[in-house]
Amino acid sequence: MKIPRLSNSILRDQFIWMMITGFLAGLIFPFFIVLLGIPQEKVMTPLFFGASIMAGLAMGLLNFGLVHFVTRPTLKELGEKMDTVRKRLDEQMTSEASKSKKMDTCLEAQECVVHIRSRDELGQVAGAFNKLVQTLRESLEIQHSYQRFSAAVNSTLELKALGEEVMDILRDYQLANGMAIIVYDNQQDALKTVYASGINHPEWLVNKVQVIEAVEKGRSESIELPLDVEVDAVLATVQPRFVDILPIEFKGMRIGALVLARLQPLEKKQQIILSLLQKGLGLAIRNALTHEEIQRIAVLDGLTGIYNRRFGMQRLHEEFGRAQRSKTPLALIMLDIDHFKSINDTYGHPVGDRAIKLVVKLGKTVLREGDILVRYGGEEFMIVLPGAAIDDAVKVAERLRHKVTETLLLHGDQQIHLTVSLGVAGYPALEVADEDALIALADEALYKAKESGRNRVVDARYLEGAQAATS
Ligand SMILES: Nc1nc2c(ncn2[C@@H]2O[C@H](COP(=O)(O)OP(=O)(O)OP(=O)(O)O)[C@@H](O)[C@H]2O)c(=O)[nH]1
Repeated sequence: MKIPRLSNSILRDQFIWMMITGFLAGLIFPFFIVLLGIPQEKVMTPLFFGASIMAGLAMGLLNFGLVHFVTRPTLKELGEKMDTVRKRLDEQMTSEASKSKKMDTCLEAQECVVHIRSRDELGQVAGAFNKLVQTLRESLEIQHSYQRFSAAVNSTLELKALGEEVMDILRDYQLANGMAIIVYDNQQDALKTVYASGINHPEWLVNKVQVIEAVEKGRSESIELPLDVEVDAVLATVQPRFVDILPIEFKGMRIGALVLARLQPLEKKQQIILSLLQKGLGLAIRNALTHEEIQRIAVLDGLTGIYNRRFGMQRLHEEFGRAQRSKTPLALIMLDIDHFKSINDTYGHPVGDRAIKLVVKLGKTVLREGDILVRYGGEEFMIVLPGAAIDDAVKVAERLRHKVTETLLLHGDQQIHLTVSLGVAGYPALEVADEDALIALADEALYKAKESGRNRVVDARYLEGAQAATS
């Protein structure tokens, strides 16, 4: 039934209709009384009519009072809460709020929840509103977590920084108390833990069957009450209740696994967040690994894996500056394999390459930590020895020369004898102005070593005119 509208307010209409029905009820009430057999002269009097109409109006007023004091507050509260939710959502949409670590939507607090006062339709509306707000909050949380994750992923290309950002998010959303990122290392042809936080002995993870299967077969695994994983809690080491091993894929290619240790189970919303992070992590890790590889390639020589000339020169420049500032010595050795062309010509280029690698391998055995071995040219090497006096560098050069002489390069059943010539220079024994002058002197000494018969070390201090060159 459609009741005609009298004003633009439903409650006001209700009031008017209640008063009209009250009035009409009061008006027809005396006629009913007559029908029931009460004498007309007692009922059909202005006084009785007046009293009856007043009673009808009072009834209308009472009914409206009930609507006003019971129904109206619930509707009013609902309206206000809706408005609060809308305002909070608006605030949340601003870029600053979406960047913040924690989402502040009030959507769970009393501020946005309607009290359920009845089991009728109004109660149902209030309950549905609360559930709607809850769903809204959860979907916002998911969206917010993903925004944070995307921002974190885009902010860095370093694996460690990426791991820290991801761990932060996992902790904030209570997705994990500890985490490890394991990737397949092409260089080593093995799994490698590239980031770990909160898990004790993460290096063991690469040997776990479940981790290997996650990487090799893309199989996820959730282990309840694992016996062999420990989480590093704030004050103590605890056993996590759950460990998830999730494969990380990029464009359908399995590139690693994510290991998460947790003390409590995940809710549905957390599972959604986790699966979104898992999907996004593939690209992020791939980018970080590519970045690492590019950096490695940019500084390393492809054949030997030691520093290339460009990076070696940069390092020498830094070390020379440091030596000058701190007035500490710095030595430089230039090394060249003798008659290398004839090794190439006699045995072929691949054997020449092996000879270069062998010299590098022997070079590493005589150097200390902090010494810098550089492939300077084809079969020429530069060794920077920060903190070493020229006498010490000469000893190192001699030791290396001996090692090379004593070591045979095997090619089938042939034994190839290698020798090297070395030139040594040092600062401040030689008062050079910059590292280029130091290289020039070490190079000159090397030339002298070649000229005077090869397989020897020449100290640049004893070069003819060396003083002149340094003054
Ligand atoms: N196999 C191989 N050979 C290289 C590489 N880089 C440079 N060479 C070769 O190294 C040789 C260098 O020869 P030279 O500069 O004439 O010197 P050498 O034969 O060692 O003679 P001395 O230095 O005077 O004892 C050249 O034949 C280059 O082609 C490399 O990466 N691998």
